[in-house]
Amino acid sequence: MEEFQGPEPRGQMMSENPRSLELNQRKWWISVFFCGFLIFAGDSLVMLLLNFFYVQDNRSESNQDRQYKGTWTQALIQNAAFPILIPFFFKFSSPNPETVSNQTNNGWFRVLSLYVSLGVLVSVYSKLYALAKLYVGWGILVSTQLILTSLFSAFINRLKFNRWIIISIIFTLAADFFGSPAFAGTPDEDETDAYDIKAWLILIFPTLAFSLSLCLMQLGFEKVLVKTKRYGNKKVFRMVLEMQICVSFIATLVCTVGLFASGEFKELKGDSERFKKGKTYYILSLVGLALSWQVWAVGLLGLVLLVSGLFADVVHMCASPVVALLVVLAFDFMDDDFGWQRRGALLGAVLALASYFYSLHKTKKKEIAELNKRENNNSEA
Ligand SMILES: Nc1nc2[nH]cnc2c(=O)[nH]1
Repeated sequence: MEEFQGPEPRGQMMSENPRSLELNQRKWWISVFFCGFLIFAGDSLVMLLLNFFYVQDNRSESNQDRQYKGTWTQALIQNAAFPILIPFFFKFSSPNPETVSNQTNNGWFRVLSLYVSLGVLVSVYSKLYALAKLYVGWGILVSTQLILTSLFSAFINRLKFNRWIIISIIFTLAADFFGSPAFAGTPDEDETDAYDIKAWLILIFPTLAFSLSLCLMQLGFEKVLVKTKRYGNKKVFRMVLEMQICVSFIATLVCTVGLFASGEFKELKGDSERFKKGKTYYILSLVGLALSWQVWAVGLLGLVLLVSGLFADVVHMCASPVVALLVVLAFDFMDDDFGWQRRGALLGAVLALASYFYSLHKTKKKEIAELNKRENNNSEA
């Protein structure tokens, strides 16, 4: 299978001719659209299956005590299906062995530290995300996530903001605020006590950890995986699969320890028996969820590699109004419709994506123009 390449490092771009740069850019655009599609598909499947799961589990009718349970299981499910990616990892072409430098011990240590720290961070946000979604205030806080990702991108990744990216962020915030999908796991408003400090921490930490992990993943691709030259000095799709497999492996270990240490594993039998449609559907819905999370994660990491952590977050958040529409069509929740607010949110998401894509289009056009200018200068000299 063919490798795809991210934007060329500057030095490399200069050695290219305009025709091959155009061809590379075409491949790059196709990859960006493909990863965006994976995020939209993953987000939709996850939300539909989560709603199915919580409806079957009778959460909305349960007492406050059971309301917040089962979150280690959900965190584990978010990460555990990574082995399905292993065959794809081996199918993607390895770069030309001549271009792969010998790994120094130091290189291996840096890669290992990167994966372990990201794995721990991912397990933290998976666990807290599962918990935070069961609180009423999560929908409001999810917009904070994009602001944090923008800040981290500016400081950690030195991302340069232009007016199109800023417009895109504003539209995305609006789209997410007004277009978030209904979720069967959220308790009724009157059941929730006033928030104490613990509740706020549970709501704020997953947004922090998620935003930070996106920016660190981008840094990891650029400063560790490319710089250690394990795949030459190119960005290739294999890196996405390698990072996803290794990070999920660590996150799975942490979540499994959490599941057993917290004693939550003892509840699994009761959960499966309480499931309205029976044990088989309980298992199938968890398997479906686990696979959908991997689809989502590969799309997300793909966009981090190809563009940036910020762009990946924008696409992920722009999926919300579409997911809300699918939930309205698939479920019969009271008071859940696709009213004017959500239609506006859908329009906001389209404008947000259009604005970011326009910014990317301008960058790519500039690259070609620069190369043409250089070629003209060379031929005149
Ligand atoms: N914190 C956090 N965790 C996630 N896991 C999947 N999506 C999200 C998200 O938007 N935020």
